[in-house]
Amino acid sequence: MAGVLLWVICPTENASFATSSLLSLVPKSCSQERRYSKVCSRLKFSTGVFATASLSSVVANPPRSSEERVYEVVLKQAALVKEQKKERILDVIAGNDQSESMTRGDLLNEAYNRCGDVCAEYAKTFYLGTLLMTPERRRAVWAIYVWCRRTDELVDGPNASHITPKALDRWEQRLDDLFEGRPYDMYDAALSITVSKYPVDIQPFKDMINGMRMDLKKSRYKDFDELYLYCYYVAGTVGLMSVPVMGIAPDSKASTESVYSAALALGIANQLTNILRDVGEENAGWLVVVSARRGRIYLPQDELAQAGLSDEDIFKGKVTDKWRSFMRGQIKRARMFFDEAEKGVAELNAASRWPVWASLLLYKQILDAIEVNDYDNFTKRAYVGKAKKFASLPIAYGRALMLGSSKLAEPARS
Ligand SMILES: CC(C)=CCC/C(C)=C/CC/C(C)=C/CC/C(C)=C/[C@@H]1[C@@H](COP(=O)(O)OP(=O)(O)O)[C@]1(C)CC/C=C(\C)CC/C=C(\C)CCC=C(C)C
Ligand SMILES: [Mn+2]
Repeated sequence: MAGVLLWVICPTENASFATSSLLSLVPKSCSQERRYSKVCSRLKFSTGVFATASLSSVVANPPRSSEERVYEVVLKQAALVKEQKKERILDVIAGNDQSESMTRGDLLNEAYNRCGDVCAEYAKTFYLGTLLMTPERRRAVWAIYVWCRRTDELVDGPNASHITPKALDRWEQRLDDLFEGRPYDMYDAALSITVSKYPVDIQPFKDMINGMRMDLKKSRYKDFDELYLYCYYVAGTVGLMSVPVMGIAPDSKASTESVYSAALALGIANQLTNILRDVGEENAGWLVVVSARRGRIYLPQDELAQAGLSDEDIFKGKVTDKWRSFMRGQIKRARMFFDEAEKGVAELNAASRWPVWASLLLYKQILDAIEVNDYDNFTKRAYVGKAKKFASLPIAYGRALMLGSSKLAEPARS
């Protein structure tokens, strides 16, 4: 299967900057001042330093941070949902809705089934969760999953050392082509149909490729704002791609933008968790495995310095009190993004809630596992054991059932 995939080809002085970078995650419905105070408490937890910037300077002249720039993508995606909803209703009224007959082709079924196979092989639990969705939604999510997995594999797989910016440009050209209805292979064909049926914008896909470009040339992140952008590129984008397919519950009272913000937050939370779990792996120079990502430090340099830690300390991999205290702050911040995400899950279409809860709970427990390992993420891998994984599934199911207004089962539509 891997062969198939590989075939393709704040410290105090920065407080006002970091503060504004967090503003966009606080619901826009909050007043500026309420949003500001929520952000301040987030900053306090995340960096261990209380923001001393004056309220008036931040509110009067906010610099454009990564979070603000990313929020523009959220708004664009959300607007597309409203637009396409209208268009699709018009199509149905006019009797132009041919999508059902178009997806019935044997080749297309085969393409979708292959996406399902890849998904089942690489992400078993998630695959199980998708079985609860309607067949139409399920296969659309599989198609998105496969495209993401192939993209990630370019820079993270065994051939990663051969990947050049040019190869990523070619991958992006293929993306443009499939969005215009010219797929290159079967997996692309499945995604091509998917993006024609659901209000999925190309930007998050392009941004994931941008994340891979960033990964090729960048090995240090100056501050959380830079790291946030990277996390958006490689994981927040997944949330923005998935929600249009998973769907928002018809009786949800939440704004489309807030659901997309929650989805973005889940991607960021997952990626931050991934980073904290893999600190040792990314830097273990003594590992025999030749990793293209070796030597990269996906941690905010300013926060490391503030904790009295250097790159050298990370390469040495010794768990000290300074490291424990630094990790506590990082874990706290990741949990805040999970909390932000949880608010949005109840707004999703009933049948999509379970796989999202399941993945959220499983990923969040990795943070607990780091704590259980006494913050030794250099030599111990934080993982969630089978028993805990299984126990999470009914909990996720219960939450999907209880937290949400519409009922869990959705009538099958294809
Ligand atoms: C239900 C669900 C989880 C749906 C998402 C399905 C989907 C399209 C997944 C694609 C995942 C993927 C292959 C991303 C490529 C980049 C990547 C690998 C990111 C990391 C994932 C973890 O994978 P892994 O542990 O295998 O990492 P390694 O390659 O081994 O390093 C990430 C950490 C990010 C994954 C991000 C998400 C799953 C975002 C989920 C958000 C939603 C589904 C939105 C939910 C909606 C609301 C309202 C909360
Ligand atoms: Mn990866």
